[in-house]
Amino acid sequence: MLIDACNIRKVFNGRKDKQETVAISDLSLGIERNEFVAIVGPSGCGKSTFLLMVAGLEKPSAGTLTIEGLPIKGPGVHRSIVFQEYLLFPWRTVEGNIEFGPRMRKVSKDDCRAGSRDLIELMGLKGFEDCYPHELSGGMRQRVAIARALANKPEVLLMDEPFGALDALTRESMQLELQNIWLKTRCTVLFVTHSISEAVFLADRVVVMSKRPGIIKEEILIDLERPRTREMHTTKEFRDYEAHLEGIVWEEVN
Ligand SMILES: Nc1ncnc2c1ncn2[C@@H]1O[C@H](COP(=O)(O)OP(=O)(O)OP(=O)(O)O)[C@@H](O)[C@H]1O
Repeated sequence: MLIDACNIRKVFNGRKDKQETVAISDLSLGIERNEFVAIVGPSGCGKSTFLLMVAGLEKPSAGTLTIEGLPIKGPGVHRSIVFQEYLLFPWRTVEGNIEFGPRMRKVSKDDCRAGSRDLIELMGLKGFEDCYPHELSGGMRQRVAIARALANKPEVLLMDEPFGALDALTRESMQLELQNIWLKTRCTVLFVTHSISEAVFLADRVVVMSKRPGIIKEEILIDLERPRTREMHTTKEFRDYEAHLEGIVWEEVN
């Protein structure tokens, strides 16, 4: 088991007169190395909170959370996170954004450049190396954000609704690109999404969280062959997975 969450509880303390919020009550989840796991669940059930804990940016109030058997005590270079908002440095070019992490880790200039050139190629950003984020479309910005995350050669890629702000067509092509990248790099991916179809399309396993305070309600293995294709969306197998998951999530919302 690469990541092991055992009986995690997370309570946020309210400001002065506000009550505390139990975001996650008792969550246990194991993630194997190289696995692609999607997390779905109703709004506010603690999905992002769990991802932030795995990133080391939030701490559990109770329970244990380990990576390779060691407690997660803070952020680590081998865990990269991509958010829905692209969070690029506006004053850096595409290349500058991608090279930021390796530069901070004192990787040589030549190696930084070689690494970013590969990622620019992989993410279809060729010709845009010298552009600033405001000169790019939303889809391209998110590609830069993913390239920047991959530049750190993460073992674990944490993605919080990364395609949520994109139009439907761009979103679909980004899903295909992400699958291609994952098939090439085989890093472990933990992917939060509101889209059940996206979860089924991308994941090896879909984890459904209950409404707040979150627990794991169900885990479904997605036994569809890879690489997955657009055409698969209309197959009976795919639709059955979607319908089953929609039923579970819907029970939680109502
Ligand atoms: N920093 C914080 N301080 C106080 N409460 C917080 C904080 N972060 C999250 N919460 C609360 O914890 C609960 C879970 O939030 P979280 O963002 O993890 O849910 P989510 O499942 O990712 O939601 P969504 O799908 O809408 O993005 C919510 O009730 C939220 O208001």
